[in-house]
Amino acid sequence: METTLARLNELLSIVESSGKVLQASLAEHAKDNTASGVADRLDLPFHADPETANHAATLRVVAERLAQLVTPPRHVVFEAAGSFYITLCLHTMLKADVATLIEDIDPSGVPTTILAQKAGLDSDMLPRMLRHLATKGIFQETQPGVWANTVASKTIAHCPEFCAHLDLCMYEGTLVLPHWPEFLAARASDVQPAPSSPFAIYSNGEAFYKWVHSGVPAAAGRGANFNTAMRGMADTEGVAFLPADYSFASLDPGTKIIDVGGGLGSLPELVLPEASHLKFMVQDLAPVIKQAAEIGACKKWVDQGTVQFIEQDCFEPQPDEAKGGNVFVLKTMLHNYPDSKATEILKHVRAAEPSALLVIDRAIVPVLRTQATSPEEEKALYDFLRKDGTQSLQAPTMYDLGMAALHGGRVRSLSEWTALLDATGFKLNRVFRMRASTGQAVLECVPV
Ligand SMILES: C[S@@+](CC[C@H](N)C(=O)[O-])C[C@H]1O[C@@H](n2cnc3c(N)ncnc32)[C@H](O)[C@@H]1O
Repeated sequence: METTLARLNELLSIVESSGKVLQASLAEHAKDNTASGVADRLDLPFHADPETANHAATLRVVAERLAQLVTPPRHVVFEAAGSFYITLCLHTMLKADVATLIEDIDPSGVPTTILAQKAGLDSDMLPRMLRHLATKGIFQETQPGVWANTVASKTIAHCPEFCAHLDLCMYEGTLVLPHWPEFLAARASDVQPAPSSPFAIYSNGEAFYKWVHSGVPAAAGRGANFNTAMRGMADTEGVAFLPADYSFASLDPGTKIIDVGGGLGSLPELVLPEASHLKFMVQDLAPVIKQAAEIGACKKWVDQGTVQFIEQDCFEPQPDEAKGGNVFVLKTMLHNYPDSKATEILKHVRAAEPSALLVIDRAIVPVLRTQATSPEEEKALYDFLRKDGTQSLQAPTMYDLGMAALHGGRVRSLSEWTALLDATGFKLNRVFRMRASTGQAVLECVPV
């Protein structure tokens, strides 16, 4: 009882202190700078400045722990056991574009019968599924049988890029779900060679990026969805704050950035408005470069010669025009690979003699104890949290499993990053945490 009381007191005291910071920031209203423009556009009232963003992140973790403290422990576990129903309900609403229908028909609320008819969904199951999602703050029942969006569900209305990102998470994630038991059993035994991922079992060894562009019936449209998803990912992950969290503007005029596996050019799109003195070479696989040309990605800058898209396999040596004194970027690339493959990519980058390397990726902070066994220890846990702040690990750990599922990749901790960089001729200089992200940071590295 004493320990529970100590935990409750610590949690409530942080709710009060961090809550005051958030109240003050709302009352003050954000100043007019790049970050506050992004915060407004993304509907993130607590992320215009990094300190408030840190308090918001801490408060989220504390609120989750408070909810766990007051919930019967068996219910915590039982609700986790059924969490796949959330995926099922969300994917159903996404495919029927229910959030967009609500916005278009009547944002103040749409009766079940009309919504079911427009969505082509059963009028008995639709409200039952929406009600379950409402427990997560996604959709709301404004009066019995009348449905409106919430701030969260509005993000999937009229937003094909974010929807593509969610679809990637749910479609490909559940596609390989049946293969996890075989994958885990093979990894736990001495079967050689062990399958690299559940996806490799599903695809008979075809790598995910080859499969999405392969044209086999099951992959129809998945390559285009993936590339659109990568653009949506920028908003999902608050990546638009990147130029505010890392000063690209302070790089020397004329610096060329080589964006390895850069997709459809989301990085230059973010950075060039804030740092027009930079040049970009975006490298990716042939189908992606083709799609970039088809959709006119970064067209204004391509026409000016500021951005160049080139076909380049990251497992091949860099071309001459990328060599010597350029800044290489690997943005959410290396998480797709186990250490052996990531090492190959980094060695090719190192051989191109870059002036610097920016790894923009997730870095898991070590998992720390969340519950102690005496009031004194509880206080120590929360003193530490007050001093260092904290971030939710929900998204980074989910990503880690997603990377394992599709690629045999991983989300690395800072010490794992340091070891990988050391082994490939780089030194990790500084870490810039990215606010409102899913645990991402810019790891600034120099060649040694
Ligand atoms: C997770 S996405 C990241 C895209 C982009 N960097 C971003 O952050 O939006 C990984 C990218 O690597 C590309 N890719 C996969 N295999 C590759 C290879 N062998 N060589 C170059 N790019 C590759 C994919 O096509 C995809 O665009």
